[in-house]
Amino acid sequence: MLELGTRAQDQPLLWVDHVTHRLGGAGSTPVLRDVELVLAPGEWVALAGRSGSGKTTLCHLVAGMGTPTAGRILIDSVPADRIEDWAVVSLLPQRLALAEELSVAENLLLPLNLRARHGVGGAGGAGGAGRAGLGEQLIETLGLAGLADRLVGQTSLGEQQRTALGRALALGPRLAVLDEPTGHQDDEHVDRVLAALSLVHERGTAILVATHDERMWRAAGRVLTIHEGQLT
Ligand SMILES: Nc1ncnc2c1ncn2[C@@H]1O[C@H](COP(=O)(O)OP(=O)(O)OP(=O)(O)O)[C@@H](O)[C@H]1O
Repeated sequence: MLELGTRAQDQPLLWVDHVTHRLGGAGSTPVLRDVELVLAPGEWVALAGRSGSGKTTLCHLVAGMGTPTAGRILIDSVPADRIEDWAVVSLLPQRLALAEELSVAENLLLPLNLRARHGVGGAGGAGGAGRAGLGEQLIETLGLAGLADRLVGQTSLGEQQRTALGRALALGPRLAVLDEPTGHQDDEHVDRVLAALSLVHERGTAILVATHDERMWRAAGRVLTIHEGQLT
């Protein structure tokens, strides 16, 4: 069992505490097996591993989409599946889940606009600068300025993926969980994805990124490998 300190400065941002997870019901082979993972605030960690090794499953659980079969996942000491605030933890899913009836900019800025509508401040967040400014910077950095007003369904898959990435980063969250953010990008746009990640990382966002992309591995502070549901 991992021993964690009791002082506030020793508390992890993310603690995946001996998580085992089954997708096929009781008796099925676990997709994750006794996974132990700790991220400090502001850390940037890449998750590598073969197709089917469990990366997406771990990303989904960390982002609160589901409850582990055994073990627990805490973000700032709160169970991940109880957190709904994208300023705390956000997800770029592989299936992008964009709102087709909205433009590129409206999709990317959706977390900001929902927050404003519910009376939660749009300013502040990681790094202290205004979140509204961050959204505009992300549109620019991700190469979406020329498409901002176009319906997202009328853009390419790579552009849609960058839009969904911008949406995950728009609040400068405590933790951004990103599943294959360069999966549909060419070299030039991998640069843009890396620039966007650096932008929020410099403001204090921690990043957990599942990726097959060696450039993404090089940008991370740590690279972990998952093999048949176990971190190695
Ligand atoms: N709904 C499901 N029911 C049962 N098993 C599933 C289900 N979804 C995924 N799996 C299995 O769980 C395992 C882990 O899948 P997961 O999507 O987490 O892998 P991954 O490492 O993200 O793969 P990739 O790199 O291809 O996206 C795989 O063996 C997969 O077949």
